[in-house]
Amino acid sequence: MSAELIDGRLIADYYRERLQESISELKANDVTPGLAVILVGDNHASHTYVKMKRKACSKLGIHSELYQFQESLTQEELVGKIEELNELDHIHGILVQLPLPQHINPITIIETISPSKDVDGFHPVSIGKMVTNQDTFYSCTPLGIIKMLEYEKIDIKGKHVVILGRSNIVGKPAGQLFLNRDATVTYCHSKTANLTDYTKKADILVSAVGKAKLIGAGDIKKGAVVIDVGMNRDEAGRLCGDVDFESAREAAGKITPVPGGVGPMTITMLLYNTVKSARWQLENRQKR
Ligand SMILES: Nc1nc(=O)c2c([nH]1)NC[C@@H]1CN(c3ccc(C(=O)N[C@@H](CCC(=O)O)C(=O)O)cc3)C=[N+]21
Repeated sequence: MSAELIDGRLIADYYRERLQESISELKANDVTPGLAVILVGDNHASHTYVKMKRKACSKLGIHSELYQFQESLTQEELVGKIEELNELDHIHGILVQLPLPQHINPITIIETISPSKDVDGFHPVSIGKMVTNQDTFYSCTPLGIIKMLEYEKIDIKGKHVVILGRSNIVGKPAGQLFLNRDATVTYCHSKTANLTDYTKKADILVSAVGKAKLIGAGDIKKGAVVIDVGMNRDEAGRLCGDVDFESAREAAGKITPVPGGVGPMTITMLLYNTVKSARWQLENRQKR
């Protein structure tokens, strides 16, 4: 048996076309969705990601502004910049690319972003609303995964979802979004004993650990859906996920590749959240 591929680029394109319609509507009301991207220091991967995000914006007609700072930027200066952006009506989303330099506390920075512009879904207000199942900005990677499964018409209700990894930006919110859709969720992490006992029970297995070839055919229940969030480099320097794709596809029913799986969906959900923010701003203005 060989698993069916879940094509993240194709699905991302599908959702981007839907977004295009919302953007046209907004523009007819004189609103152009605007995203401010803040990049501090010169982490190579961060530059690549920021470039991809801005290119995706420009393709859809979303306005984007890049604020690039040296590593030496102080936390106070960054807070000041975010406070300025919070006040600007043409900026609907503020994204501070992570990781930040050591001397800047990411929690302080995230809490400075207005919850109404928190398109990453990292602010405690957004997290709290997500946990209580209210409408808010949901973190982009978890939301992208859910939208991928919806596109593929994969049921979530009552399914056993096993999440590998408990980061604040992927593992934890991903589990929560699945729980909100009536899945039974198990979180595994670096201290989990006998990991395979858990992964083998998953109907949907989500790996967000950052370890190449962590998961192979022997770790997967026959026919399971395998979602690979890993962004690693193999011995040859090629981008690869947490899943040993060639092995895993012998057991899985459906599987996402890296690249071309979750990554493009993450970026699409950033666009989605920016458009959602612009729509909210317009609705609030029309109410007044
Ligand atoms: N505030 C903040 N928000 C983020 O959303 C955020 C962040 N910081 N810091 C870093 C991570 C990482 N991330 C990715 C997004 C898309 C791809 C992606 O599209 N990857 C392509 C391949 C890219 C390549 O070739 O290098 C793919 O999987 O097909 C990857 C990684 C967003 N992040």
